[in-house]
Amino acid sequence: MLILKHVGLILRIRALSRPITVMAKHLKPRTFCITPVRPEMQVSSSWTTCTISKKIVRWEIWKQPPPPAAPANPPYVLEQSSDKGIKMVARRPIAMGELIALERPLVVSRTDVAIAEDQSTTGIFYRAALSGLSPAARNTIKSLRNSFGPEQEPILGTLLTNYQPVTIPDADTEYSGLFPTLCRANHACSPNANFFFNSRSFTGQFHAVRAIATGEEITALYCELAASRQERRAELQEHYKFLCECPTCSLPADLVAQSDSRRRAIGKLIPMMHAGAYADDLTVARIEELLGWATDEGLYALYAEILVYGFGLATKLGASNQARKWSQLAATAFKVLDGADSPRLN
Ligand SMILES: C[S@@+](CC[C@H](N)C(=O)[O-])C[C@H]1O[C@@H](n2cnc3c(N)ncnc32)[C@H](O)[C@@H]1O
Repeated sequence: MLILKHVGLILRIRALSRPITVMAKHLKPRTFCITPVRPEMQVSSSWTTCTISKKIVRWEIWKQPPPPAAPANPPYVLEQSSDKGIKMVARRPIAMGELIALERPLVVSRTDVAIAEDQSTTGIFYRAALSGLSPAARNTIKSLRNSFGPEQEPILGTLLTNYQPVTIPDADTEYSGLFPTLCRANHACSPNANFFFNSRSFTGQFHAVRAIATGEEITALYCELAASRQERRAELQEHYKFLCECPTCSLPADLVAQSDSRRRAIGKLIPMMHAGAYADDLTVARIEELLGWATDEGLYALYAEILVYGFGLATKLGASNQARKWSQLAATAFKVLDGADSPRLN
């Protein structure tokens, strides 16, 4: 769901005549080149449209066998909540690292095509693109939550509310998909499940990042978590139209202040982590401290990223025992987050 933080940028993209690729569950891709409906849009040539369509159709995935079946007796149920619409709830204890749910997307498209401004007004693009799906699939999409109300065209509102990332290795652009069960999980700022898109089986998956008790709500993340409560709430309000009242956001003021300062400290590290850069005064002890805070805050995905970064730092500093320890912990964390098939284990 993180993709949607880019909405502000993407909404400015004009892409009416680009394709949306829609595929049925059995993995037969269908692409649609939509004719522009406004004369000024004809500059977006059908050449671009068809090139992108053909690219998606040529994905190797279409040649691969079907994915492993979803757990026959899923460890969750979908229930109506009093305040957040439908929620996903554990119907038995779920162990850390356990696969909770797995499914193929009903719809896949380029992320920017799906939320392009020009397509939002009439809905012609979306209706045409989805017309290749079975009536059952179309009804499923219609039944999903749309948090945007009349301000958005309904199909677009549904995509914006529910889209999750479809991560294709070495892809030249971002893709998103509609996972009709996984998208029922609500957000929490210390989530107990991780969404992972497995490009080998072409499935979205939830794995438990800690033990989950019977009756506990299963939650995922929709926004940047290494940020203060105010920043997280602002992002969620803008992109998902709700005020987060999750257990972390509902802590007493002094504990929120403590949580905010830990998350901000972790957030400051993120640009360095992404750049693979190390400040001269960064120490192994500081990394240990941040790992402790990530654990206390229930930020398991960030904990794993810090381990990898710490491994790099320890290697650079010649602290080989520390490097080995962090690399082993990172491997364990990636298995928990993504399952044994994690590409990050290589
Ligand atoms: C992807 S849907 C999640 C499933 C949704 N509850 C449903 O009924 O299908 C996202 C929407 O669920 C609601 N939601 C998710 N997490 C929430 C939370 N922590 N607090 C309140 N509403 C939440 C918001 O309306 C949000 O736009």
